[in-house]
Amino acid sequence: MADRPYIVGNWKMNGTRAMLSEARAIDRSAQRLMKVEVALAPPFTLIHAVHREVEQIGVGAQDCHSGPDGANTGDISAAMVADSGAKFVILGHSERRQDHGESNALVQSKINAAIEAGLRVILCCGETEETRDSGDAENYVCNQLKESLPSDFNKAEEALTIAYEPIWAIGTGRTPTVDDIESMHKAIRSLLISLYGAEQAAEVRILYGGSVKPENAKELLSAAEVGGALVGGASLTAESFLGIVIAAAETQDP
Ligand SMILES: O=C[C@H](O)COP(=O)(O)O
Repeated sequence: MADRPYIVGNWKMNGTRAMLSEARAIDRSAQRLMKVEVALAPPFTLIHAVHREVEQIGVGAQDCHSGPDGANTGDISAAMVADSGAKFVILGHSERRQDHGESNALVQSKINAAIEAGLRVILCCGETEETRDSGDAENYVCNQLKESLPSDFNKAEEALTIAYEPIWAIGTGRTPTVDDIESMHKAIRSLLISLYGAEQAAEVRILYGGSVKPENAKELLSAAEVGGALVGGASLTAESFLGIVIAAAETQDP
């Protein structure tokens, strides 16, 4: 199904059971939009409830611990995430890297644990505004990926999605130009080809994330090498998230 656009809503630290109606509404409409693969990553506390509410869309988590179990107060293992009904986990999001000091090495160990637990992974990467302005963004992001990618790609091939999220575009209403997005996604694709070969690299979808909205989704999703979107703020209501899903479906029209 790697050919369908993949639209993933990351609810971040938003949502109580009152928001289950939004998940339901997204699921009911997504059933009519078979050209698009749709998923939601609610907070841990809602994963099981969303999983029970939906039939069509995927449900995932926003993080997991790198270890299997033990004395890690407040943490959730990959196996626990899978047990809650999640099928994927977002790892290496810039908000985890910045606010929780997550290094590339830690992100890699979490990815290894997630794959071992049978989860698909969305690995996030992206540069700060300072790095973008310095002209070193592609180099920076490729290095970040090289150090974060799973140790054994053969186990991860079908499980891996990458999300390019320039940090300065997250929640700001600003987006890179389509040319800049294409250039970054091509650089990421070239990196994957150089590491794993063309056939295996082709299995990995590269999503764009950062201020994706119904109004700009069609343009962003039409860019070369953009296989979908990781959506934050605009995924919090069914109305705006479905606007993005519909725009993604339109990019599939002949
Ligand atoms: O995971 C999602 C991203 O951080 C994008 O967030 P945003 O759509 O609110 O800019």
